[in-house]
Amino acid sequence: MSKIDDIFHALIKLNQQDVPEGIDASQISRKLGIDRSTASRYLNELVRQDKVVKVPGKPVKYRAKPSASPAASRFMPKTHGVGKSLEPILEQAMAAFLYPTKSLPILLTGETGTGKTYLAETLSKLAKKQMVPTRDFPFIVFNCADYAQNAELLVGQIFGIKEGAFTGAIRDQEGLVEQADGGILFLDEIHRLPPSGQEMLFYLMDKGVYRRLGEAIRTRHANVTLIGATTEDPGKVLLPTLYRRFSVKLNLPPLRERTREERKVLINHFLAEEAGKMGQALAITDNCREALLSYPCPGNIGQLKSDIQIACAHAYLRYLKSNREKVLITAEDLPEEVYVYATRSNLKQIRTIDGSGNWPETGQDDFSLPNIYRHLANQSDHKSLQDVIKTYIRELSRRYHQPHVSKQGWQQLIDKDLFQALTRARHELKDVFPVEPDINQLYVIGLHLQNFRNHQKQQTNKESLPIVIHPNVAYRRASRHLARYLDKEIGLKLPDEEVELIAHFLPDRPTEVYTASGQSVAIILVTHGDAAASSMADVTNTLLGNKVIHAIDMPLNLSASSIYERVKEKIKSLEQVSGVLLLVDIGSLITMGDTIRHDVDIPVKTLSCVNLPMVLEAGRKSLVTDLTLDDIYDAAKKAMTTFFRENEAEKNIKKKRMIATVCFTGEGAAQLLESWLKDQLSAWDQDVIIRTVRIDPTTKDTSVLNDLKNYYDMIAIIGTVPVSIKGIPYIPAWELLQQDGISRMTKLLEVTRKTPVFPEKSEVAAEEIYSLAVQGLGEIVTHVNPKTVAAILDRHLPPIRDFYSWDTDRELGMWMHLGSLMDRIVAAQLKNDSHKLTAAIPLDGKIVITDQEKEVWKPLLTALENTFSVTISDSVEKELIKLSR
Ligand SMILES: Nc1ncnc2c1ncn2[C@@H]1O[C@H](COP(=O)(O)OP(=O)(O)OP(=O)(O)O)[C@@H](O)[C@H]1O
Repeated sequence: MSKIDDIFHALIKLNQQDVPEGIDASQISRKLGIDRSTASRYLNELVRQDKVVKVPGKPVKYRAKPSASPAASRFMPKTHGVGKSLEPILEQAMAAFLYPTKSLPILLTGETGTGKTYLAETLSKLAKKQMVPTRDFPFIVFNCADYAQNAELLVGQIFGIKEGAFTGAIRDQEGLVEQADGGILFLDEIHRLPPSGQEMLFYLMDKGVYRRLGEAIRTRHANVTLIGATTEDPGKVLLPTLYRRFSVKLNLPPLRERTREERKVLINHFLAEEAGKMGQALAITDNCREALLSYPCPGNIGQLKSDIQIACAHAYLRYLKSNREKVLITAEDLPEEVYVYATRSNLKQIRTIDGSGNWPETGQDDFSLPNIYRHLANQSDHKSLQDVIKTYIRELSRRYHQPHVSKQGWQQLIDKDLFQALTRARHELKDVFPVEPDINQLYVIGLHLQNFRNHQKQQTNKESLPIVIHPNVAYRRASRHLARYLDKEIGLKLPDEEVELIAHFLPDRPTEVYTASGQSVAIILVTHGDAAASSMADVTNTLLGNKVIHAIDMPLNLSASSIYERVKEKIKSLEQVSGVLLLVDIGSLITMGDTIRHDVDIPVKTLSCVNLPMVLEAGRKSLVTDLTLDDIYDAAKKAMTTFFRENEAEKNIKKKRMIATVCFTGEGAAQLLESWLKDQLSAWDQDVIIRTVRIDPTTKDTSVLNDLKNYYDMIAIIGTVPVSIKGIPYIPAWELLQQDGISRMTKLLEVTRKTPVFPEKSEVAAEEIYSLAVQGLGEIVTHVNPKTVAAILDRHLPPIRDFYSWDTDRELGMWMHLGSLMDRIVAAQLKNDSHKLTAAIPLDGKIVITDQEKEVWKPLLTALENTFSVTISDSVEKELIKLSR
């Protein structure tokens, strides 16, 4: 072996044993007994050969490139759907898998639909086949976005849940890490993991250990190769520690950056795949092929694939109704975004796809728009003519109703002058139409007139349209008015047969084409938890004064199939519904709607990430009888996005409070402090999260703390390693455990409280207040007898409650506040420190107390002062009054 090979192999070995961050030249020289400058020269030569990467820093370090590992290329597939440009990526990823002793974690980045999941799947298949054909090699896929609404449930899904870890966790649950042991765990949208989950993942990658959610002591082991994927910039959305731990980072290019040749390979691949499914020869016109090659396709390969699937499905349906020998994809089959590109092209060829995805030419005609002219020319009797027209109109309307076609989309299809003239005609000709037309119907007419214009431009030998007379003279008259108007406004001259045809576009009832009249849309809410859906439905139904929302609760232990059955039965039990809108909390339930639709034979649409504004809007809109399922779906979706936008501004206020405890290990002092602090938190501060953080003794790296600061409202850092984070007080552990430290902490907690947090959210009955307060105060006070305080409050608080019109929740809150206040006053008095006890909340001086208020409070304050022999200062009194309003 040559010296350079020796160095290369030594580097690979050292990289594995040591940290994958890299090895410097001196370490290599010591290992091989050569001088440092020789080692450095060879290392640089390896960098030049692209086998080794340089890690900048002092000293410069070197790392063997995973793809340089000779083992990797052996396993590469020869031909593959991924296309040439993906082969190097696949090769690097395989090399990471085959990294000696332990596979390296991989991070895949790229826009949506670029094939991240596909690459991970391909890798797992290759790995399974080539590396470990004999043993079980699990491949577990999970999309973190599905549970992004519920951080606890999300982390719980991945690491498992211990019974009682949170409300609803009624039994131990195995996590995906456990299932993926010995194989691959693919986490899509990994950036949706909260910082706590990211930290847990880091430990798993680093040490191979983890805990189920809620487990304090037990440590579990798993050997999992992690593949993470994200559409975001990972440096910005992942904790730096986790981000750095991914030794291999691969970016998948968007479709627009791929070559035309690569795109062609993909199109062929998908067409051949569909042809295989149909078991039929599949043909495509050249203008469609061109459109597929050139339309923007922002959803990348995923969208390209589904657009091709849609086109094939349409073409197949037509094939079933016709006597053709093969399925032919024409422009009318394409989804709208692609369709626009097909109609721009003048190509006329049709190619047939064979099983290998080739496109030999066949040379037939093109039908880029539904060819009403040819179809009508071929019909002889009146009945067939009517049928063709009906089908044609239905076909144009169907296109309009594709959910992704917006007004802008139609504007692109219809010439601007025509579009605008039709929009105006709706008002200006209002009185001449038998029924005032819906704007959508006019767009459909516009589409036909566009077809007419194109037909005139394109055809040299024009087919003439037979005259098909509408039976109702009022419709024919209206059509003539419209034709005259279009001639006057934009100079569009329509022959008589066109004018007669347009009369057929004016339906008897304006909504006939679009809605199934007389029926209503049902809204069904399906969310996790024992009562989350019911309570949201109750609120909405009460507010709307109507039972418009049906709720289905999903306890966490319910299987997917039972949920499915419940939803299906619910829909079946509803009478007179024309459509169902399913509102669900997690994205993975979306597909349920698609399956149910087939079973119940009613249109079903699904919206995920449900929130109350969305439910309210859906309920409100469903009361308006002539709105369609699509209308209600759009309105509810809009309500959700508006809600999120508004919330964005409030985000800072809503961040949860957090205290970080730090020490060198993250496990010693920091953990002790964590449990001590947890015990100290009063009922008012149960929302505060306490987190232990390890601070590296040498680097004193505070990046984890800085990251946590972005997610939480960090109110203090406490610990044994002094760290300084701008704007956040550091309290040394020794100080905290003194009385001064405790008061400092108490103060910090008080001033950072945003809204009083009540220990119990559910509404309290008036007769329960006394016992709840005695019990609650018993937990937190040490210097006063809770029963004594409660007796005084029971006697003197009701007039104050009535004066401010508190509800029972608010009243209980004040009982608790007054109880703990008395406790602190007595404690301060005992220490002769009472002068220090002033108001905890900022009093702006402008607060004006009326005589009436003073009078209302007087009996209570006097009774408290007399019973406990203390003085309640003016500022505390002011604070109480301010809090009461
Ligand atoms: N190179 C490819 N060859 C064949 N099919 C592919 C290829 N890349 C992606 N696909 C297909 O395209 C679709 C979308 O790909 P995939 O789900 O992997 O994208 P993604 O990047 O994970 O998207 P997202 O970020 O939205 O999860 C899938 O159906 C996949 O099978």
